[in-house]
Amino acid sequence: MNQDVLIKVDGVSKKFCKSLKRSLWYGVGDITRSVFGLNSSDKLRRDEFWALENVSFEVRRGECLGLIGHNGAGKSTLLKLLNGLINPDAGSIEMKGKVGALIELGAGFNPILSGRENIYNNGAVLGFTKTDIDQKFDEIVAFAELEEFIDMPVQNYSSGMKVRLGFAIASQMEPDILLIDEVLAVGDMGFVIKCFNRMDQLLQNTAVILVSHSIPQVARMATKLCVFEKGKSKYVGEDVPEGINIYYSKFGSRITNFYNHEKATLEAIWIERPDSKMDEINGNKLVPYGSSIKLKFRIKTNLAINSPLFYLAFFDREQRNFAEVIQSESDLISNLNLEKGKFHEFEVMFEEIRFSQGVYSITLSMSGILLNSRETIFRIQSAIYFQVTGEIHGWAPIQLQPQFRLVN
Ligand SMILES: Nc1ncnc2c1ncn2[C@@H]1O[C@H](COP(=O)(O)OP(=O)(O)OP(=O)(O)O)[C@@H](O)[C@H]1O
Repeated sequence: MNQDVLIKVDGVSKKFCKSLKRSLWYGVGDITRSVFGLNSSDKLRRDEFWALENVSFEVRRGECLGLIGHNGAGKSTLLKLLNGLINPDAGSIEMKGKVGALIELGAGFNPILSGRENIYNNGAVLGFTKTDIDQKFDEIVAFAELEEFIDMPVQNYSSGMKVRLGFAIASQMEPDILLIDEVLAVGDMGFVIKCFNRMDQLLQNTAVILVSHSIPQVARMATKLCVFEKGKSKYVGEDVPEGINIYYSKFGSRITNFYNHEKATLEAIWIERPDSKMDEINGNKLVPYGSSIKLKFRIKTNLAINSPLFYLAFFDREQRNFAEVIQSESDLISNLNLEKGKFHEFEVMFEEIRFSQGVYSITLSMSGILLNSRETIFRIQSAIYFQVTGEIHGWAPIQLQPQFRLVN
């Protein structure tokens, strides 16, 4: 194995059985076969399925591999294989150096022992001597911010406290390999930020594998990505935005929600390009990067509405509201009065859409003066979807294009 490659996974498969009774029965058979030096069957028996199938990748020192995929895709199974908690049915795993792992919440802790005792236990499992752990002890407790509770049994810790202790042990022991499962999700934001900063520091000398459903967290850390689907890796590579696109392409749901649609009805909403016709894919209008668009919409007023104002919010696939248009009283379209029972068409011109490749939605709200006071007329969540195409597929939704010049 290359010097810097700390994790090498080659053609790894793992099967599980859906029936407990059969799995015990198969287990007995497999143990008997292994006594006679035979491998377990590489065929699926009744009720068995591949939780992982032929997975291969390498992670070097200084790299962080993000593992993403839907629920049940096989991510935790892979981490358990890497941590030696279970064995693969096929393929090989090579790991070099000390492994720090935070896999299941509370796993690796003895619940009736105190935080202090668990630090010594876990440190010993990682291969550290008592003197090594003595030296690191204060740092671990300080990182976890558990000074007050370090002598309390771990079974009385909250979920967040267990994660704090687990991450502090795994990371402060300066492992060569750090395996982190979704568990960080239960830490509060302050602690999660601290964990990411710590992982940034460790990354120089460590190979990190991070499993998460939080794509912003993965995008923040990962230098390469592995996308799982039903136990198979659909993408392994260093093009993180590309991997994220592949992951998102599995979730096609386009749902529009209407709120307060009685006072005025959105009859139609569409996008036009001022200069050419629009192509479409999967029902999304295609907007080439850098092009200008007109957002048009037609509403029917069911009441007389004066001085309408619109609010537009742009969302990316993560449901991040990354841009908005807030019309204020000073933007009023010449004291417009919309008569009851009529159709009214509006257009909003956007020059040069510089969004990264991907699918975006627009939420549209309208307010207006009814009698004497301004009221929300309607709000339509994800009123329209569109897809930006082009070369640029960064993780951030908006691409800035400043001028660079040499000044000295
Ligand atoms: N010990 C086990 N016995 C039987 N099936 C198992 C066992 N452990 C995991 N599985 C199954 O293996 C598949 C993969 O599970 P795994 O926990 O690896 O998924 P995951 O990608 O981590 O999912 P999630 O995002 O929900 O955490 C699932 O179908 C799960 O039910």
